[in-house]
Amino acid sequence: MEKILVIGANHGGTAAINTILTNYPNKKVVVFDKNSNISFLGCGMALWIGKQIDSAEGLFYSSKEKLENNGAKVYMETEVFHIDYINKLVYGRDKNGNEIIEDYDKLILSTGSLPIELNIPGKELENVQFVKLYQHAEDVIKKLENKKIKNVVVVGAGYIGVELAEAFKRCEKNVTLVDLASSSLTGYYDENFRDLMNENLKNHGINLRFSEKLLKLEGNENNQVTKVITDKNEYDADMVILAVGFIPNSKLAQDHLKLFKNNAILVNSYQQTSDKDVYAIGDCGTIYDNAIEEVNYIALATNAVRTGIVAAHNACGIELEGIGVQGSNGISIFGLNMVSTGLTYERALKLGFNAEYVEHTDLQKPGFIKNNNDVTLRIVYDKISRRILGAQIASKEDISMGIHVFSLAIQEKVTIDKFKLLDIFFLPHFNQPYNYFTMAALGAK
Ligand SMILES: Cc1cc2nc3c(=O)[nH]c(=O)nc-3n(C[C@H](O)[C@H](O)[C@H](O)COP(=O)(O)OP(=O)(O)OC[C@H]3O[C@@H](n4cnc5c(N)ncnc54)[C@H](O)[C@@H]3O)c2cc1C
Ligand SMILES: NC(=O)c1ccc[n+]([C@@H]2O[C@H](COP(=O)([O-])OP(=O)(O)OC[C@H]3O[C@@H](n4cnc5c(N)ncnc54)[C@H](O)[C@@H]3O)[C@@H](O)[C@H]2O)c1
Repeated sequence: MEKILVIGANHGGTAAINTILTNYPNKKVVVFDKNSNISFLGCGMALWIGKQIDSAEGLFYSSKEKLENNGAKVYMETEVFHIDYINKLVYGRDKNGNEIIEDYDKLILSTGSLPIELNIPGKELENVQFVKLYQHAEDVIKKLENKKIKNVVVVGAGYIGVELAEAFKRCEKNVTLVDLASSSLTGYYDENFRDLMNENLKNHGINLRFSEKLLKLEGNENNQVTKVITDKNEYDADMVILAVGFIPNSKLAQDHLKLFKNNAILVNSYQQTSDKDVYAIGDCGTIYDNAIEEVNYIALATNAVRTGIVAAHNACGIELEGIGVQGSNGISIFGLNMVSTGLTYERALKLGFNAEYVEHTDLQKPGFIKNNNDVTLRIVYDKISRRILGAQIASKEDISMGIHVFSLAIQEKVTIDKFKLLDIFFLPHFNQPYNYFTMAALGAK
């Protein structure tokens, strides 16, 4: 029986394992994970910390037991420390120090990512937290019970930082959000959209400190953090969250597999690495980005799931080519919903596209409908090829599904001119006859 070994059983790994177990009963599946849990939805972490949900119970959708009931052999709390790619052997060590060796016919690496560690004095102080794992969130929640924790400084105003800033505010903490960049969410939105989010955060009492470089953290005699020092200011801090991005966890691939510029494992559209019997999925690998028409690194659970499915079929001998991604993403903070896909205008210009954008703001539904809010849509396109490169939408309405049409448009290289006359239904309960999709696109010269 052919044996497929999976290292890492979070979102990518779980998708690959389930795909194999469901579709290929003739394959043996062996799994290693160094953690004690599987499939933790990090996206629920802020909801849990901010008490918008009561417990973490619903934040898992799989477990060792579920995978084993479906036929996998699962080693939990067992870290793989070496792979002999030549002899196809994987070496793990369990929590009791026992060495476990398993061979494989095909190997799927799903070792994910690690939070970036800033090399600054004070980073080892107590109450300086990373937020990636279930255990991290549990630790933060336990510490927040201590009423002495009043001032929380969040470093990094990307997706994790902004979501956690909201969560700490909901716990009635004084929250300062610091970023090296001049705004929150610089990786995802253009300036006027970022301004909407910054205004929203400010209006909810979050102290925004942008264009500041973190220099060091100071502590008291008990080694607990007390201050955050930047190149411009200093802030009282009883807890500091470091959320300045992820790096791929590709240590096991070094010295054997080809890596991308940020050390992600390079894969082709079948998730195959430079070793034909080894696949890499999710945050530890690269992904093809249809917006730039090049390989890229985009750490998202959605990509982990999709690449897991693709790798599983290919590892089992049924060819399935991935179709690439647009990096579609979304955030919802104090009722402000923002979604984006593909390139922002700023990034498109930086990459050398002949970029232009059209923008339209209008009520979601006709004026006679109550409970109705403005929606702002920006579509970014290339003036020469006319290809749609990206889109951003912001509103207090739930506009989340709207971004998917732009994701498909980028994937299928739809031009802005073709998009102008896209068939969009109208019903006053949902939208307007002069839809903002159409109105924005018609503005393209
Ligand atoms: C707070 C937070 C919120 C997020 N919100 C969203 C969101 O809303 N939407 C979204 O799309 N994405 C979100 N993400 C990103 C998303 O969680 C990641 O992209 C996703 O977890 C990647 O899945 P993965 O399986 O590739 O890697 P990981 O989740 O990093 O899992 C890797 C697994 O490999 C195991 N492992 C690593 N090394 C070894 C080893 N040597 N031996 C054995 N096991 C090993 C680890 O224990 C882990 O279980 C969020 C992330 C965080 C932290
Ligand atoms: N809603 C979602 O889809 C969601 C939610 C959370 C996380 N995620 C994903 O998880 C990954 C990690 O999220 P993240 O928030 O850590 O990364 P991110 O890339 O979203 O944000 C990192 C932020 O840190 C800032 N930064 C970098 N170095 C800094 C420094 N030295 N000092 C101060 N600020 C600095 C950057 O300017 C950026 O704003 C991302 O890929 C993200 O898309 C997605």
